Amino acid sequence: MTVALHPSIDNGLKQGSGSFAGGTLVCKCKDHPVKVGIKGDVAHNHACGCTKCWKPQGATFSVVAVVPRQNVTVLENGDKLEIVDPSAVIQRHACKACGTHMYGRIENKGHPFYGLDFIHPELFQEQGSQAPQFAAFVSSVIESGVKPEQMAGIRARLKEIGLEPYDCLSPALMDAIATHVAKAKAA
Ligand SMILES: N[C@@H](CCC(=O)N[C@@H](CSCO)C(=O)NCC(=O)O)C(=O)O
Ligand SMILES: [Zn+2]
Ligand SMILES: [Zn+2]
Repeated sequence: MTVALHPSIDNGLKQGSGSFAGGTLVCKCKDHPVKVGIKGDVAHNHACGCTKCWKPQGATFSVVAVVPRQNVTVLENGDKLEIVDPSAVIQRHACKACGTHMYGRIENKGHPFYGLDFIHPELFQEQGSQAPQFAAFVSSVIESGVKPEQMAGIRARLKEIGLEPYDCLSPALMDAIATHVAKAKAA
């Protein structure tokens, strides 16, 4: 049996259109769903194995991407949003009724990713946003209950669908973080 990673990638990656103009993220509530508007396409879309990113029921990984914070607007039922953990670096604004994370915001102006919000592209009503590019924090799934002996199968399945597994972020993002830190030290 193949390992279940996340429903939006278990049957293979769906490539983005390359010209996604943005859309609306909708939570799982049947009544009065929270709607969040996103301008433009997402970037650095990835499967994330960390314990903090929101996953749909039964999924081992989340699928999460970034957008500029000025491209994110709460459109409807924002009164249902609450911050899951105000002490976290990424403050995830979730629907109080269904638990879906609608956007994660970094408020620390010194953070390398300040200015970017984290969103889950599977919540778009529209098709065509960027496909996942890699898998991050893969070893962290053990913290959510995956057995260490399952990891070889999980990494093999990620590679099979085209997602290179990393135990932190991708080299490009780790380089961006290190560059930010080096510049901050030099300043
Ligand atoms: N082993 C930990 C790792 C959690 C972690 O550091 N997650 C990253 C990536 S989340 C999106 O890629 C992070 O930046 N977290 C900051 C935050 O969540 O506030 C675990 O699994 O919990
Ligand atoms: Zn909801
Ligand atoms: Zn994560």
